[in-house]
Amino acid sequence: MAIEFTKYHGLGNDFILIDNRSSSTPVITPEEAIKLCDRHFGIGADGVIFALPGENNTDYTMRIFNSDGSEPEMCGNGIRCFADFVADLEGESRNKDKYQIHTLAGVMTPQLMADGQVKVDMGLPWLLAGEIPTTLANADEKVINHTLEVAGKSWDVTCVSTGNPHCITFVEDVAAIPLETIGPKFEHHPVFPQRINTEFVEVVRRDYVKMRVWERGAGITLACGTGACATLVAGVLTGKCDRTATVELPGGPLLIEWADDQRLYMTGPAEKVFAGKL
Ligand SMILES: N[C@@H](CCC[C@H](N)C(=O)O)C(=O)O
Repeated sequence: MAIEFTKYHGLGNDFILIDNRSSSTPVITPEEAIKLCDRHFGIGADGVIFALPGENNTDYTMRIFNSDGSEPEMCGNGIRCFADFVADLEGESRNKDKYQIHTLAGVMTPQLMADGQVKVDMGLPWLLAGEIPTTLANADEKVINHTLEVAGKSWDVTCVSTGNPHCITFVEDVAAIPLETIGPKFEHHPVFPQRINTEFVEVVRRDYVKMRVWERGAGITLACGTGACATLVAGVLTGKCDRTATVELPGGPLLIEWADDQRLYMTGPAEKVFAGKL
């Protein structure tokens, strides 16, 4: 059977998008996703994203497999690409620019903006240790500036879930962090029962930070939307950032706002690269 796909990226965080609207089960298995994401023997991507029929009165359901075949709850850069992808699929019958998307982390609302960017209402962050999840604190406590021993060093970490789990560490010089070696040690640390995405962040100004990420299930990526949102929340909780800031990633900038109603808003690009048939 031939399967059509479209390759997208959001600031270099790249995905294979599949039109899965005729079934509620992904047409690709996690094992196949690993092969497709391979940068030497496959198409190459950080993940495979499926556009499925909407559940609970939403427009669509988004599911994603990481490049290691695991299934995360949410993907920030992915949902911007998803919005552009479904708008394209709808073609001339499209009658809206804002979609209600069901994800494993709840309903997210991306909006296609006139300037080509996509703004996403990412909902509320989860701050309690039991929700993230991590055993770094009691289940009903927040994890702000906790000490975590990794690779023989003490790191000052703040943990936040933006649908998926993140551990944020503020550092003097983000370029000096040996992501390749330290990232996997955070990801598989026993205090994170569902593994973790890890962000290293340098605060340049209260409204401008630089961030590099090691993603759960994907390793080093050029950008992470949920991670950028978690970074801003951690910056506010630790008193380092304003509630609106630009998070500069290796792939480019994202504008993040943690609004007074406590909802997170992320604005950034979604770029179609090419389409093909498997
Ligand atoms: N790159 C994504 C996050 C993808 C999921 C992540 N690897 C996880 O397992 O939680 C983003 O832009 O948010």
